[in-house]
Amino acid sequence: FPLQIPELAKGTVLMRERSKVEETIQAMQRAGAGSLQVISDFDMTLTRFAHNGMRVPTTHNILDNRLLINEDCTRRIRELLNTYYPIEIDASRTAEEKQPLMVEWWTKVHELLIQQKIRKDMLARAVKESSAMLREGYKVFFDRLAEHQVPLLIFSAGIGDILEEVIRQNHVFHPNLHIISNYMDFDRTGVLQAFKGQLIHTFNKREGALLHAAHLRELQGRPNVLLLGDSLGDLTMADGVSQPQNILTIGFLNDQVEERKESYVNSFDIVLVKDETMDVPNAVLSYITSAGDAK
Ligand SMILES: Nc1ccn([C@@H]2O[C@H](COP(=O)(O)O)[C@@H](O)[C@H]2O)c(=O)n1
Repeated sequence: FPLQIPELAKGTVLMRERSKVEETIQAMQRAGAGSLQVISDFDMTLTRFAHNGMRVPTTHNILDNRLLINEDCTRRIRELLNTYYPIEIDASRTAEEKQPLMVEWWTKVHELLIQQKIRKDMLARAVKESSAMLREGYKVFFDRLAEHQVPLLIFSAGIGDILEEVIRQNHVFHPNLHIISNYMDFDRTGVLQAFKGQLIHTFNKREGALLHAAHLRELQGRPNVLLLGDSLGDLTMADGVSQPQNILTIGFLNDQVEERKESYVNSFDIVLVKDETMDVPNAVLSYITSAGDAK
């Protein structure tokens, strides 16, 4: 039977193998919500890439607020962004080539942030004053997963404390949520002194998946995975899943579309081109979690 998901016919949707996508979704639907877990990147995947022609800030860029960092720090962080972001999305370099440069970028930015003596009690206000924005349809996405008790693992190379605050301020911080990210370490007076644990950047998520995600009890016994990302590095986020059965990957292609289209279509099952909505993930989830409903 052809799949009744009209959203897959949207002009923004590209698929290398439509029949394989359909078979995977049908298998996931038959297994039901109890077999499903969702693993998602955060910045520019659950958040929008742009709004009204302006870039939406990533969790790192939300810190660009005078409450937290001074003008000189802003300038230096922007210079680093202008140097390293084009490398991050460069279609002509491999992930292996990019790895050491990403470590360099994240390390330099985190050192600058630590020098600023950022105060924990200022973070919520900085998020409130920012133009952070989750994708259109985010509420349906978070609420449906919570309603069906499907665990949502957010795996982010951004800043965990900021990410949590964005989700909290949008009122979708449900108990099914698990987060792996770079968390700030504050001293006893609430001043940033370091970042906790091993650094997560865009191209080392596999290590994080094996180290952390693989041991999350709530994800055990759920062999079907819906994975959402905006970078080819995000495809390794499911590497910690033991004995996976069906993995459906959805990639948001936000930037450098023509240069990266081919590699995205070859790597993700579904590619969403400059689509600022959660329409397709929501439609797929609605189908999968509707076991027993009349089709
Ligand atoms: N100083 C930085 C470092 C990284 N970024 C962007 O954040 C994204 C990482 O977060 P994910 O939730 O997507 O894993 C990454 O794509 C970088 O472009 C930044 O803005 N500033």
